[in-house]
Amino acid sequence: MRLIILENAEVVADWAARFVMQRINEFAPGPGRPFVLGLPTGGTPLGMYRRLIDFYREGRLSFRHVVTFNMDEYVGLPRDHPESYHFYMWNEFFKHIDIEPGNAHVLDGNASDLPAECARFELLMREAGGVNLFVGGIGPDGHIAFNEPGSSLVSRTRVKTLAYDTLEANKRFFGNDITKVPRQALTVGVGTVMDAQEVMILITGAHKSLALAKAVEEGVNHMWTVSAFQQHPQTLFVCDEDATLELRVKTVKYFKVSKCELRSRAGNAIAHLHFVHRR
Ligand SMILES: N[C@@H]1[C@@H](O)[C@H](O)[C@@H](COP(=O)(O)O)O[C@@H]1O
Repeated sequence: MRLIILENAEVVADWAARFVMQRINEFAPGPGRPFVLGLPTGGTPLGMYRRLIDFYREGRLSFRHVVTFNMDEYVGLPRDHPESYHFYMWNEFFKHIDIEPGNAHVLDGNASDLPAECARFELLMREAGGVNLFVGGIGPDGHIAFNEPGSSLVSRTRVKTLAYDTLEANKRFFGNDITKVPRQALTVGVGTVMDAQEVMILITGAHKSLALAKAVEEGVNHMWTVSAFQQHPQTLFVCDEDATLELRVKTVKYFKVSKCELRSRAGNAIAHLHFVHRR
């Protein structure tokens, strides 16, 4: 496990986007050999998407042979509802890049048979060859995707009832009216994300600091589902200073990038990663 501590959310967004670009470009995807990318929604990854769009426009990155799978989607929200994750992904990202529409997979929360839709999604991931890099976000209660506290750490894609904390956290997107937040969602399981070759989890803001501490400093615990990724061989937690507020000083010191290394980050983020951060 590696923990990358950066100054603020903007730097996290830029760093995460560079990381995704580097992984795709290193892989050199082509016909019949796609790069498979798992993607999150929420406020946290928005900056990363904007930077990825910049890189595409600058001709440094193409999504032509990238296949994506989104983590989750609300149940029963029309696809064109501004808060559906379909709408979010198309509006904030997909329509701005050269991805083939058929390669951008988002769970259908309006499917007539929701368990069948979840099984289809898992099958598509397997048929695509598995996920190379899953990018994730977390809720303040430490959930990854919609794997609420108490979820099985070997779970697969399925229907989940949302926890009260999640309804509270997400009501801001629904006019601050908790009754408007859908009560259920489709979500990849913890086990689904664990199957990815590499996982990058973005955590910003003081309101996520307890979750980060639980994820990094305490044991694997199904009440903080993101903690499961301690046991993934290639997990990267990328956070800002605010999210470290609940960490012990010695944890922060152990993982922190020095100012000088941070300055050279723009040069070659990933090369530095290998010797600056401890696994
Ligand atoms: N299901 C989503 C998660 O996938 C996301 O990571 C989380 C954090 O959102 P934000 O980045 O807005 O804090 O929100 C929801 O709960």
